[in-house]
Amino acid sequence: MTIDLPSGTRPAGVDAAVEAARRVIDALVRSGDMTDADMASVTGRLNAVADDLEATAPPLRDRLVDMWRGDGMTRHDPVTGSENPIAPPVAYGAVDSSTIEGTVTLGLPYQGPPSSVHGGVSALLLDHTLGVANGWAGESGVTAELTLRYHHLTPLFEPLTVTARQTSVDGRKIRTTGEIAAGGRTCVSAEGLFIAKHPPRPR
Ligand SMILES: CC(C)(COP(=O)(O)OP(=O)(O)OC[C@H]1O[C@@H](n2cnc3c(N)ncnc32)[C@H](O)[C@@H]1OP(=O)(O)O)[C@@H](O)C(=O)NCCC(=O)NCCS
Ligand SMILES: CCCCCCCCCCCC(=O)O
Repeated sequence: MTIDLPSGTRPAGVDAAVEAARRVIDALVRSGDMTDADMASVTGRLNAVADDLEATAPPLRDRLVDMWRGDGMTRHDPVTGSENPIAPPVAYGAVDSSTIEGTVTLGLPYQGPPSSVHGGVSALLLDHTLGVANGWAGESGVTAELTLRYHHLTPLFEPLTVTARQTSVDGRKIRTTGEIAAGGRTCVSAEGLFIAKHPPRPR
């Protein structure tokens, strides 16, 4: 089955609240303690929002079923998810029938080395993008091996291109490659082995 690529963020509902939460996370990391903001007040207001959401959230089981509705892409993953505030988020487009490309600019919450992307964050972006490329190409699975090479520091605050392509399918073994580039230069490259396995979605 070939999946549809995520169609983007909705301007209202949880997507809008998630966008606001991303702003809060970015602003907190940006501020540190070098701010005149009243952090006791900020803490109280954020906890009030969390209290409200926790008091009205659905049962976990219901939400899990909702998250996995349908057979294609979901809206909750930590890379593209418009319902997930820890997703940067990355937006993908098709390049050809086995290749996808996403763009994203990462800020301070994703920092590893000074002004550079954390290596684990790069791994997250590549693991997920290779997985989505498999879905796009029509044969998907779970990650069995992911080999990364970090060629150059990956910059924060600049547009990054995340590309992935399915290169072969041999029985249950699916091989996929990808890279993160900044300004046309490859910063991180990845090779993945995926095994065709499809854990049942909660229904
Ligand atoms: C990867 C996984 C599905 C393989 O388990 P499995 O379904 O029982 O598959 P098998 O052990 O029968 O392996 C199938 C084939 O893939 C190969 N394979 C499996 N894992 C491999 C790995 N890490 N490296 C290389 N080859 C691997 C096996 O050697 C076998 O090859 P063969 O058919 O030539 O003999 C399983 O270990 C797993 O679920 N791991 C967790 C995956 C995960 O959490 N990924 C991150 C989230 S997506
Ligand atoms: C048939 C649906 C295929 C959808 C592909 C989604 C890709 C998800 C990748 C997850 C990678 C991971 O969990 O490590």
